[in-house]
Amino acid sequence: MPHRDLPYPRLEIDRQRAEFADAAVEDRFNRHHLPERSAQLKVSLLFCAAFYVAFGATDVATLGPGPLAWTMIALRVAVALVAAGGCLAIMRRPESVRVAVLAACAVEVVGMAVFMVLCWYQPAATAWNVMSQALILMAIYINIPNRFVYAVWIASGSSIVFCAMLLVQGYLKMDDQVALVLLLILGNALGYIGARRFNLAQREEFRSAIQLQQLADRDPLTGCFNRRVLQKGLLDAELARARRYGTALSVILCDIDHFKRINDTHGHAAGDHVLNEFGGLLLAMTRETVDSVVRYGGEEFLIVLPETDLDGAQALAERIRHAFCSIGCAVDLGKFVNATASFGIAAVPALDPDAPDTPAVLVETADAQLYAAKRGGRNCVRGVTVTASRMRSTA
Ligand SMILES: Nc1nc2c(ncn2[C@@H]2O[C@H](COP(=O)(O)OP(=O)(O)OP(=O)(O)O)[C@@H](O)[C@H]2O)c(=O)[nH]1
Repeated sequence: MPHRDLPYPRLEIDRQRAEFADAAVEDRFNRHHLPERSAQLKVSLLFCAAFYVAFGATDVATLGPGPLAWTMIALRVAVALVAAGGCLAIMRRPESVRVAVLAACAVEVVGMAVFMVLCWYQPAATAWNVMSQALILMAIYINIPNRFVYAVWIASGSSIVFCAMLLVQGYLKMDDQVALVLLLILGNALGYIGARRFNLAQREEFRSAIQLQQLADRDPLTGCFNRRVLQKGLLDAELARARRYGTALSVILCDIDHFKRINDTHGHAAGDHVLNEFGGLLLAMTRETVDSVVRYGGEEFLIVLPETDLDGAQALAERIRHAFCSIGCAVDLGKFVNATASFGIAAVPALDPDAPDTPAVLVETADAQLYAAKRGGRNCVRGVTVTASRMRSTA
């Protein structure tokens, strides 16, 4: 029976892009790190902007006070304004990963474009500008948080433009040109290696944390959630959502019939196989990202069904009941056990002003219905709608 279980393949890391292969997981990773990254980005942008403007003093020193020097300083101020705008956008939309990435890219691209203009008009300062370009590469790769692929494109692209510009200007001797190219290749290679290692390490750490959390939340025998997720507030959150948006919510408590007899007759290992089959069936027959299946006790499972009313829950419980009693659970090579299960449902109808405010009422009601199903001969479904003011038995 296929288990809807730990989605390890989705946690694959694309080592070339230094990102999670699955866009949804990458998005989750980015959201997790967004507050810390945005704070770092704002400081980096303001720091870079301040230095960018401060270096305007060298324009005046190289070009002398005149219209060209003031134009250069105006361009530097424009870069600082883009950085300030980026910070403002991040402060206005702190929840947006896109805005943070856009702000980083905008400052890097505009900063590099202006840098090329500054270098073009100050060939006398070429040696200093080569050093500046190497330092700017480090800022792009390491200090300004951005998507790794964007950092690579902007850093390597600007290096190529910078080399081409100096070659076109023709102020450098051949050996200086070779040294320049080698220096920028080295700067890019070191930045690339450092940034890639950092991005991969961060994602590997995130992946380990998710896997540990999944292991802590799952029952190893069946792959279903364990009771920890209920203690962490799964049902409280679903009930609060149902009350807030006026949607229906149902829970099904189900229990394998005469399970002790299966254990006693075929052995504990066979009992484990039957449990495993039943858990797998519940996971396979419920909606992957919407419903939750919890191993509630030994052979008892709780299914939480958001946006599902009593009719929907009953139809699902009937389908599961029928499927389970129809399949033989393989307990050994060529040996099958036929088992059945009983189901108790508690449902909160949509738009119910009297919806209960504690999940305990839901579980207790489903338990009472399960008890009724057991007393009614087992292998059957019982259910009621639950409101604070009324309980309507439908079975
Ligand atoms: N193999 C196995 N058995 C378990 C596990 N957890 C609980 N059990 C057994 O499940 C049995 C449950 O028995 P009961 O509570 O009497 O219920 P039942 O025999 O299913 O009877 P009804 O529920 O009334 O139909 C006990 O014998 C437990 O030891 C488990 O993880 N593996």
